[in-house]
Amino acid sequence: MDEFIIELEGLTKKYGDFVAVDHLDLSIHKGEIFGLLGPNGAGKSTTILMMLGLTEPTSGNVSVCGISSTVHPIEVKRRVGYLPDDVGFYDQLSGRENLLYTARLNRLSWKEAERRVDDLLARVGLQEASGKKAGKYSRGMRQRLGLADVLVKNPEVIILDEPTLGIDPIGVKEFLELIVALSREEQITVLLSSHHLHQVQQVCDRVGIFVAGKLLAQGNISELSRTLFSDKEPYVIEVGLDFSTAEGMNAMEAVKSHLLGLEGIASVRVDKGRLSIGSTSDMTAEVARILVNAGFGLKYLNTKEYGLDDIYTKYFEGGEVYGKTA
Ligand SMILES: Nc1ncnc2c1ncn2[C@@H]1O[C@H](COP(=O)(O)OP(=O)(O)OP(=O)(O)O)[C@@H](O)[C@H]1O
Repeated sequence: MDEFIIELEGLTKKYGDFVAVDHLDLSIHKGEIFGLLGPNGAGKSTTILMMLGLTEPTSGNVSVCGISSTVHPIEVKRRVGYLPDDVGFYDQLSGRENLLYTARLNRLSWKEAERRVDDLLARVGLQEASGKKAGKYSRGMRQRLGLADVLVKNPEVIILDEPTLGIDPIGVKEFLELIVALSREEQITVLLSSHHLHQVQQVCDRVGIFVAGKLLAQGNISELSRTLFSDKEPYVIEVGLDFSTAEGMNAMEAVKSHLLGLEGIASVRVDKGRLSIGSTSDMTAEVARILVNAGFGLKYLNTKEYGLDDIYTKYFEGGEVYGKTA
């Protein structure tokens, strides 16, 4: 995955004095699934519009498949499929007829169009529903039809804007599996803009976090969590114990002092039946041994790993917005 397929350099978009996208530098590899994350108004859609050549940057460069989106927007659109959060179809036409219409618009011959459309209907699992009117499709089916519609022109890049909004959990799972398969089997580069952190975490190779037009961080989840949490306590061990008796409380105080005396243990918090231990290295086995030797029965013991929601919270909800750019 060394080849870059999307490259943004100093990309900036202003609306009057308002800076919607502020000097964005970003490179996305071929075949990568990249997540665009950020609160409403962070500049994700404006960035997508500039990639697609649908709005001109105020300054900076954007190229997709080695082609400038600003200078050759039509060439870029030929190679990029864009799936908005709600695709418009002709509701009176069947799913298959809708796709055939798109295929013909993309100048495929009837024979080619029929072959491609039938392949795609099978690929997205809509073979059986292909004759049904699109207006009768469920939300999940419409999104799968939308994905097939985007794939008709055989794009190198697909951009998906909140593609799983309003789909039930099984539909979401199927949709995400489909995206991963497209990326892995056909080397299609996928850009996924979403607020669903767990979904993004499940499928994206890397993510970029947008805040107020700036890209504040980018990387894979473990890189981001290492960077963001290394100054604190990268490992948090949570243990469920029963120490409600006075004897148990005393034993807990002794264990707490013991733990705090160990190198690598940064904090020990005791809260009702829960012990939370922050450490700079993985001390799970050592902590378990000490507690068992002190006579405690363990109800559970988890070593917490920071996920995308922790990263997101750190950037936005906790109000700790870093001043530096990625
Ligand atoms: N045509 C426009 N004229 C003026 N301001 C605009 C225009 N389009 C977008 N903006 C502003 O630019 C900022 C970025 O908007 P953008 O739609 O790119 O954000 P977003 O991250 O995609 O948000 P969302 O998650 O809500 O889609 C917002 O403050 C928005 O109000």
